[in-house]
Amino acid sequence: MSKKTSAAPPSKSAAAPTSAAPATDAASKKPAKPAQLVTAVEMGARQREISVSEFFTKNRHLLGFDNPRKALLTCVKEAVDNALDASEEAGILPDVTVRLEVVPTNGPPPPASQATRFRITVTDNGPGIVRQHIPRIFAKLLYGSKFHRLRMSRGQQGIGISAAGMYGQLTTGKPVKIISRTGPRAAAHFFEVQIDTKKNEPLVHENKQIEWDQPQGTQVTLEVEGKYQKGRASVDDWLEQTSIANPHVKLIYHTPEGETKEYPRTYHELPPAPREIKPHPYGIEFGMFLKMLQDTKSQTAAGFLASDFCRVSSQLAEEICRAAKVSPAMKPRDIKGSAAETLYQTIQQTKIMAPPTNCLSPIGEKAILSGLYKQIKGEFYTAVSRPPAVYRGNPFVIEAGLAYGNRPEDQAKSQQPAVPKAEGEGEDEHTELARVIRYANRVPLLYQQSACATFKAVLSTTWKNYGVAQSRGALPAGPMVIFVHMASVWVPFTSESKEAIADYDEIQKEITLALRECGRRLGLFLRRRERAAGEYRRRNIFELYIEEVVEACSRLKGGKLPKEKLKQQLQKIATSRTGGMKTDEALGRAGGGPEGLPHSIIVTAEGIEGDAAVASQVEPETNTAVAPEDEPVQEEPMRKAEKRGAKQLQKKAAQMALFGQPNKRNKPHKPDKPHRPRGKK
Ligand SMILES: Nc1ncnc2c1ncn2[C@@H]1O[C@H](COP(=O)(O)OP(=O)(O)OP(=O)(O)O)[C@@H](O)[C@H]1O
Repeated sequence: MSKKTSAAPPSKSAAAPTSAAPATDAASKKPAKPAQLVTAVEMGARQREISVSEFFTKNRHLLGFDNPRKALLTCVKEAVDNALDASEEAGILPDVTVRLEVVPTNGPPPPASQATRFRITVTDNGPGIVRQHIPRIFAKLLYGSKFHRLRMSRGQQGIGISAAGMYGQLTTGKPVKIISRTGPRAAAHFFEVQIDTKKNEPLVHENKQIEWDQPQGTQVTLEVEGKYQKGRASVDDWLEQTSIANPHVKLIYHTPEGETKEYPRTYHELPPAPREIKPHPYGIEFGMFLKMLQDTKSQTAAGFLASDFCRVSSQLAEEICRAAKVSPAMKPRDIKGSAAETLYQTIQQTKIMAPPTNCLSPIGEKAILSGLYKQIKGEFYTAVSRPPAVYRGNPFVIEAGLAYGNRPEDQAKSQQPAVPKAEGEGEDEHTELARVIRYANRVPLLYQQSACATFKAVLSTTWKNYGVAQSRGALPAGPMVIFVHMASVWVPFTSESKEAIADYDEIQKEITLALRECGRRLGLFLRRRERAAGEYRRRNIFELYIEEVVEACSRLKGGKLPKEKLKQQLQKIATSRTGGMKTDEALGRAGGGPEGLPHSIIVTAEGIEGDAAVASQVEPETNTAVAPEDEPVQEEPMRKAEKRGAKQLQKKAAQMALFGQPNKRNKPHKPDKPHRPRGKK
């Protein structure tokens, strides 16, 4: 039996008495009142059921509503995630509009940065929602279509949008407004719903047919208390990161400051639709196994194993039953106690194939490159998609990307004469640390960075090996963005608010391997560029003196020397002595791709240089023009360098198509500007 205690923390003067003397009030020296004791009966009378809505009303921080800034982001995130999930599932390339508006509380609307109340409207072109389900989807916690299946999707639990609606109701008293239309021939329905938190059931305030200019889709409007502040972990940041990992999405964002930001679609294919799988026997805990034995529709133990799990054939199921000394024909419901335990243990000890991976839809290297290039300024980009792996029976794929450096236009700016700075000003420029952007099932994770397996893997990678400075236990230093994505049927989040990925060994290992590969490519790029820059400087010095040398030689020969020819020969020597074409290539002056750096792009002042593998996946039409390597080429013999130049241009054209940029270099060659042959050392 517990004693009722005061809510105030005990002060030093009220410390527990050390002697056996009765407790006294420290100030008045009077004996303290004995605490009220409660009997089991009284306690029993207080027992009652807690509805899930009541629980989360009190514990809204568990769902990401701990402060007004984060709450605003969580509401936007839940609505956008649903819009993307629904559109993709219906095979529709998503067009999503997010509108944030300041709602005046009394008087004229305050500036967005000082406002405390916002209206969030998210509109999609998805399949819409059947009328009967609308109230429960938006006003009943734990109601959704994704929880009971094993398939990769952004949402999992069936709690997100109703929790956002509940937060709005709690902070502003306003209902959630929904417009939904399932097709051009169907009517659009408008609903206003609130949640009855005691019962966790919807209360419908409005339900009518309306005219809606959109042929299909859903629009959700929430009014919530929030705080709009730009910068890291803001709504703006989240939407920007969403567009990096989802280049197939067209996103329009109307900020509360009246600005419109457009994130166009740069990738015109939907990600391959993930398949639903059955649970893998290794990923099932014993309690769950017992429940499955009771719930199965199979009539026999062997049938149950073969039909309720993936990767268990009928033959294997019979073998498992025999090894566990359970009759294959036994009714699953009759398998209880020690028999069930032995069966479970036998399954865990049996060698079973890893789960299938068609339930996953990784972003893919070309789409990561496209997303990074679209949103992040850099000179070098690379992406790695690891082969599928398994943790606790759940298949997953890790993908990593890296953008490094400043865009050439920014480099030009940085070469301008520096404005004198005050003491201490701009000192941190050299200590700029890499930025890590993390994703789970294509959703950016903005909070709890240091608790996340992705972040830990970035810290534990030795970036010094790749030519990037790094202090002990810190992020690598430099103008660098590191992208990590985990795609899985079940992402092991560290908390219900889905902000950090748990640190399983298998996951950690895969992230590390992906990061190392990105680092290795970056190291190659940096070393090659540094070497080439040195050579290029040397070449410039030689070239400075060529005119002088030619004039001097001509004078010595009494003006009889063919000056132009000598100039060309000296030029040739200067080029060959300073790395030849390799120098031009490394500095992006040759129109070629980043050789030896698969799935990478190098950006130069003249445009982007891409890798063949990336280009070939993006624009098959362009590639059909390139003869397969083993096919005999029916063309006039070309010089090696010219052939190479032509191939590089084709690669580049394809790469340009990916990013929708005009290819300045993709012009016919002028006859007076032949390709320089590769120089000899
Ligand atoms: N814009 C939409 N278009 C179509 N269906 C939607 C839309 N928004 C929500 N839904 C449906 O409503 C269900 C509940 O959504 P909710 O956000 O509450 O949970 P969830 O997305 O399943 O999981 P999580 O709680 O992890 O976000 C979804 O499973 C989906 O079927």
